Amino acid sequence: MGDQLLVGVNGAGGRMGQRVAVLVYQDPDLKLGAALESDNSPALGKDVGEVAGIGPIGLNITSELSDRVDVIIDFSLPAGLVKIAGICAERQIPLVAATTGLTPEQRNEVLTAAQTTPLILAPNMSVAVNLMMKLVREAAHSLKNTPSGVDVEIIERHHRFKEDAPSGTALHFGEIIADEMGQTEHIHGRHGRPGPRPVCEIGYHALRTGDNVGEHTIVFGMMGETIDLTVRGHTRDSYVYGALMAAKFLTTQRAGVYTMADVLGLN
Ligand SMILES: NC(=O)C1=CN([C@@H]2O[C@H](COP(=O)(O)OP(=O)(O)OC[C@H]3O[C@@H](n4cnc5c(N)ncnc54)[C@H](OP(=O)(O)O)[C@@H]3O)[C@@H](O)[C@H]2O)C=CC1
Ligand SMILES: O=C(O)C1=N[C@H](C(=O)O)C[C@H](O)C1
Repeated sequence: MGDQLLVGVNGAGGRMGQRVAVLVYQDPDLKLGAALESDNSPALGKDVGEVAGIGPIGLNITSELSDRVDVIIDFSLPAGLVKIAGICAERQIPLVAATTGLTPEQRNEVLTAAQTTPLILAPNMSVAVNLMMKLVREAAHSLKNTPSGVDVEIIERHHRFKEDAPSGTALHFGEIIADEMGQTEHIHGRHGRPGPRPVCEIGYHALRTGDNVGEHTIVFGMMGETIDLTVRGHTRDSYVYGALMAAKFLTTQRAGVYTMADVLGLN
């Protein structure tokens, strides 16, 4: 199977990293070439297949990338993504960067890698979510001149373990909407007496409950009627399938920044 792409996964011991390991292992076009974790991870030295629940596959989790890989998929923490982006830039390894919750500085550091290698930095890899981004842009564009005004609120639900809020996806939906409609204020929850709602704001509401793998609802509220657009993940594999498509796509590209819309042909 010499023409299999060798995939490295960063954050291999995490919820997403484990599913990446399993679905790469099951994909005949792909082979796991490296499974990376932080310096102090309890998973270091363990077989990544064991950690991911499919039994040993002969590849141990390490903290340094010593083996050759054709592409890296990162679902880790911001510091982990910044580190691997530097390595990918230096070794010209294409990078699928899925970690959210980056500061603007961390985001810029990651984007620098695109000067020397192909890069996708996307808050959501799912096919359905990326199609919804296109639908939301169209809705925002069509509604922007509604005479009575349109109130946009973004509600997201995720599992109790999620560290960043609101989700990277919710923030990206807000950017798309503001780009079309021109809202200037981004409000995170409301309490006290904020007074009547101005149309220039987008409200974000982050719910954290149980094991929810991710739901986003965009509310376009008008006088007399409302549109709710919702997308729900059922399993984490929805993100992994998109990440694998992105990985295959990037290995055919030159250095630069690409989007999931490029991967999925949604432009
Ligand atoms: N773009 C997308 O489609 C999606 C993005 N995400 C994002 O992916 C990220 C990971 O999510 P999830 O898997 O649920 O989180 P987890 O916390 O389960 O996994 C993160 C993993 O990364 C490890 N890690 C921490 N630091 C480093 C480092 N320096 N180098 C390598 N690995 C490191 C963690 O190890 P330890 O526990 O030892 O710290 C952990 O195993 C989040 O930012 C999440 O928002 C999630 C789903 C979809
Ligand atoms: O942490 C998660 O789980 C998810 N994070 C991403 C985000 O912050 O948008 C994508 C997805 O919603 C799952």
